[in-house]
Amino acid sequence: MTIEILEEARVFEGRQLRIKHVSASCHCDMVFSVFLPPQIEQQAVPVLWWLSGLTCNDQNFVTKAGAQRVAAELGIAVIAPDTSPRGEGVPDDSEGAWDFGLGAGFYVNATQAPFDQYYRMYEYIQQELPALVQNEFNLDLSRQGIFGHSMGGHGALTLALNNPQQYRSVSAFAPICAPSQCAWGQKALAAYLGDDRAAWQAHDAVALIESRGFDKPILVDQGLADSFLENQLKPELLHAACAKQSVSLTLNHRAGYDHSYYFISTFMEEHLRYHSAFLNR
Ligand SMILES: N[C@@H](CCC(=O)N[C@@H](CSC=O)C(=O)NCC(=O)O)C(=O)O
Repeated sequence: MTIEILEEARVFEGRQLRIKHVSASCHCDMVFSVFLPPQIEQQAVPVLWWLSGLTCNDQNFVTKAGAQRVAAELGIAVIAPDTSPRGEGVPDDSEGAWDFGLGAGFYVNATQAPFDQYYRMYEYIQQELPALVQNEFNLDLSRQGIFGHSMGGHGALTLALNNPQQYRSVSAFAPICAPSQCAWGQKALAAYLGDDRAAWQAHDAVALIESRGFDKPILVDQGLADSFLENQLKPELLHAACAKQSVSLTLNHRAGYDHSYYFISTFMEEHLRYHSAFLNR
């Protein structure tokens, strides 16, 4: 595995890197960003994965979330992957819509043509990238956490629910809680996984909690002025599923906050400190 460092900047005594590599999972070049805290010069540091939302690439988080100062203090590496495969030959939404295709991989392994060749974001995040970064940097992969926003909140929840042995901690900002029950999710899961809804269940946080429960706590922040709240995100379904299965959910309703990175950056420090309690013990 070879990597190409596209950009590097010093920030809060750590390093912010942007890296390109050939992805075996997605069959194309992929770009991700990684913040390495200063502590990495002395010891292996834990990893916190950030999964971004629709229309994003790795840069939205890096430039808008304001995570580096606190991640540097806590000694946590934060990795922000892209949200889909990209490049020549990678199929997109047939009408160029922003809620599907490029920038909208939904963190699944597509089984349906023409997407199945490239759209393998689940395998990419869960297997390929951890192996790649472990090879390159002084990281302790026995201490991984995962968080994300919107489509990436859905990705963080479903990856954690499906791999409780891999991720010690999970949180989300305004996640799509039940993709089987909202338009964004129904469009994406049908096109990537097919019309048989049984195949969607493994990628629906509410369905997973209802069928299996979860033995770790979940932190969610949700803005009450979020224009996607009622039609797409549906945190009340997550709340009900967690209550039914006695899963510990902290669901913070934030009055006045919308769906943007202004909201995310406001509560980023709280989420980083939350993850640190699990990753630094
Ligand atoms: N382009 C759209 C808005 C798309 C949008 O709000 N994307 C969110 C994630 S939505 C769920 O996954 C986002 O994070 N955008 C990037 C950013 O930097 O804000 C429109 O025009 O309405």
